[in-house]
Amino acid sequence: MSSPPKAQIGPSILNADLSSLASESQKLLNCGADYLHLDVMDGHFVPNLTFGHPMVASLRKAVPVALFDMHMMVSEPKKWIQPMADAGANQYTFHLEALAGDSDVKDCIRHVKEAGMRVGLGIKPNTAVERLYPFVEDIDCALVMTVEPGFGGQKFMSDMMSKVEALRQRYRQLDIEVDGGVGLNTIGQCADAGANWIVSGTGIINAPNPQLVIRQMRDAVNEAIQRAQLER
Ligand SMILES: O=C(CO)[C@H](O)[C@H](O)COP(=O)(O)O
Repeated sequence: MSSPPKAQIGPSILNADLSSLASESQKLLNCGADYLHLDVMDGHFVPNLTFGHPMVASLRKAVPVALFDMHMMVSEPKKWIQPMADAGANQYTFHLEALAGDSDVKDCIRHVKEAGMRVGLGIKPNTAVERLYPFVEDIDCALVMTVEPGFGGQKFMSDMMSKVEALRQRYRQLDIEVDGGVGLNTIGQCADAGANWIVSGTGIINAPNPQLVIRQMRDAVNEAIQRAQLER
């Protein structure tokens, strides 16, 4: 029998104190984070600018074992695959909208795999979920954005949950990631829809007790996975 997806909580460090990124990251891992979600923005694909592979390489030296999920909000995703792999990235999540056609997307997926990373493929809120379907068999994780990418602290878009539900109905074992506005007030919707990779930035970073938030989010997802198993 196939195993169900596992709950994974990945804090986004976008709104953390970036002057102390290594210690902030370690703190989140000590609080129970399953992975770190690192937002790379090029000021072109999205109207904001963050960091690139040199910073990831430095962070990797300070944080040797955590899973780094690179959320590549960049116009040229293929360009940064090898540099990010060399820097120590584990999952390379790029956006379908950044590439012109299906063959470019497939090519990018192939290169990420050849570089030894897990493949994540994301869609922005205005992109139909059906556009992911031709690639799902070849990827490890589908990212459904629940805000317009670019900034932390935005309002969760509940209407994106129908995309998560559609993906979960078709692909029982796929890792489905949600990102944007996810906190304790919205985790129930994400969990019920079938998301199991949960990105949360301000919901965790600004919480008085990040450890508790991470635990409650994981519990919500695991409970929803168990309910879904019983209903099958
Ligand atoms: O990709 C992102 C923005 O484009 C961030 O990961 C996301 O917004 C996380 O922050 P928050 O949980 O505060 O919305």
